[in-house]
Amino acid sequence: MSTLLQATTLDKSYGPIRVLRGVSLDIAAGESHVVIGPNGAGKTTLFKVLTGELYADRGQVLFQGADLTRMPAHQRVHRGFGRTFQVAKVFTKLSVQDNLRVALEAGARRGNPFGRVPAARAAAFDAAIAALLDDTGFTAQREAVAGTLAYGDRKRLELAMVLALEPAVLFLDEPTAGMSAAERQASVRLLQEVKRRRGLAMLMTEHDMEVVFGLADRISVLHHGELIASGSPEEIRADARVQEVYLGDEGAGHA
Ligand SMILES: Nc1ncnc2c1ncn2[C@@H]1O[C@H](COP(=O)(O)OP(=O)(O)OP(=O)(O)O)[C@@H](O)[C@H]1O
Repeated sequence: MSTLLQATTLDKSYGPIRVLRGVSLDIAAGESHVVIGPNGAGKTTLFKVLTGELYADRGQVLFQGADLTRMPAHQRVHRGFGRTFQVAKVFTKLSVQDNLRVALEAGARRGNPFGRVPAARAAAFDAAIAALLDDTGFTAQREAVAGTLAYGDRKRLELAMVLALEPAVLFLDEPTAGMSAAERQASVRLLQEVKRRRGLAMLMTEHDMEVVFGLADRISVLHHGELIASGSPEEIRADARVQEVYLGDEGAGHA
């Protein structure tokens, strides 16, 4: 598989605290890559450096061959980065389908809030909304007001809004945090289905091991800001160091 995103030797400190130490990681086209590690290992910081919310002190982020190391997050979105947040960002007073329309319009304006949506694109929105509703299981709830949705459904709507921007790579920061067990299972099924239908590459951080092993093609493990292992789920399960620092007894609380 071809490499979509490649990060090399990333360092990041907050004042005197070194949080990322020479982290190198890549995402292949169509791959789901999950970053795991104990609390405080640096996962969110790595995520932010990749999405452009923070810049690395050292190292490089290449995407489709272009150097984005110093490119701000909103410009990375125009390059094909899709991002969900731990607290779902949806318009609570609008219906599900109108949330999707807003996302499609924003994508069509390409970040210029005063820009006009080209007429040809606006005409295609109804079909795009129908496809997004179907892909994310919202067809029956298309008229529902977003603010009345259950927590897991809001997260699902947020995902649908990100998909409206047709990203090449999806960044998911703890996508199942705060969900019930049933919502988590539904979320795994949805992400598997989105991946199958849209062939999207994904990078996610996640604490729930059922979710991690249910979704990952590849897992990377951060410990004190260093990448200590990267490989298939089977390789990571069998890795003695990972067992010791995260998956073993000591890390059982994370599972
Ligand atoms: N803005 C900040 N200023 C100073 N220190 C920070 C800041 N953000 C994070 N840290 C520290 O950096 C370290 C790594 O934090 P980070 O949030 O990246 O870890 P994490 O692996 O995502 O943790 P968790 O699993 O708890 O979300 C922690 O020690 C944290 O306290």
